[in-house]
Amino acid sequence: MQLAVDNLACRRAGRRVFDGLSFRLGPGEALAVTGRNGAGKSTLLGAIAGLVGRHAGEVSASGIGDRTLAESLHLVGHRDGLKGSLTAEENLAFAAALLGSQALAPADALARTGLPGAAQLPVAYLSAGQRRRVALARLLVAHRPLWLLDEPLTALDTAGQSLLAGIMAEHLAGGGLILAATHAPLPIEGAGELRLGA
Ligand SMILES: Nc1ncnc2c1ncn2[C@@H]1O[C@H](COP(=O)(O)OP(=O)(O)OP(=O)(O)O)[C@@H](O)[C@H]1O
Repeated sequence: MQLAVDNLACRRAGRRVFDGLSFRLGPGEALAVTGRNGAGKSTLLGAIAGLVGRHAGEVSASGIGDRTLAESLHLVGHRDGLKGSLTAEENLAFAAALLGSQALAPADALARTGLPGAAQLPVAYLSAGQRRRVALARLLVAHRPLWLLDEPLTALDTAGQSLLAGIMAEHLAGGGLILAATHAPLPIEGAGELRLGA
């Protein structure tokens, strides 16, 4: 898959967030989106995912066959988007059913993100870092080439950060793409940087 963003402009509540933004992302490439609080990092991810309106410009993808761009990406926002009354495993089964194209089984995805023991607990009882690991496990239950990650390292301990680094490296090695909004250095060798509001 190839992602192309051309002259993108976004407004929120009528106020300019950014404009004239252009970049390309191809198979095996990662880009860290950086910038001060409010620079528009989450807005950019939302605009690519089709959740935030675009004021001007184009976002397009090639190499995705019959799928739409929305069907070719995962967005893990900084709110985890999990249902607190369901267990981790149920949340992942729900996500897999919704997203289609199952990759890892929920239990295996949780084992991969280091959470096998907590799989049967309602997500509301999990710690912030454990919930983050469940949200990241969603990446593994359905294969999607483009990962949009908003502050993926937040709440993860050192071991969790290493696990995530390994998962992202595998995704890139398989030809995936990663666009990650982050205040912390991204643990991906060779990742580029897109600085907003510079
Ligand atoms: N739902 C919304 N309605 C109106 N304005 C919004 C909304 N969400 C964000 N904004 C505004 O858009 C601008 C960009 O916000 P955004 O969350 O994209 O920044 P960010 O770079 O991700 O910030 P942070 O580093 O704090 O996460 C901010 O000025 C913010 O107030």
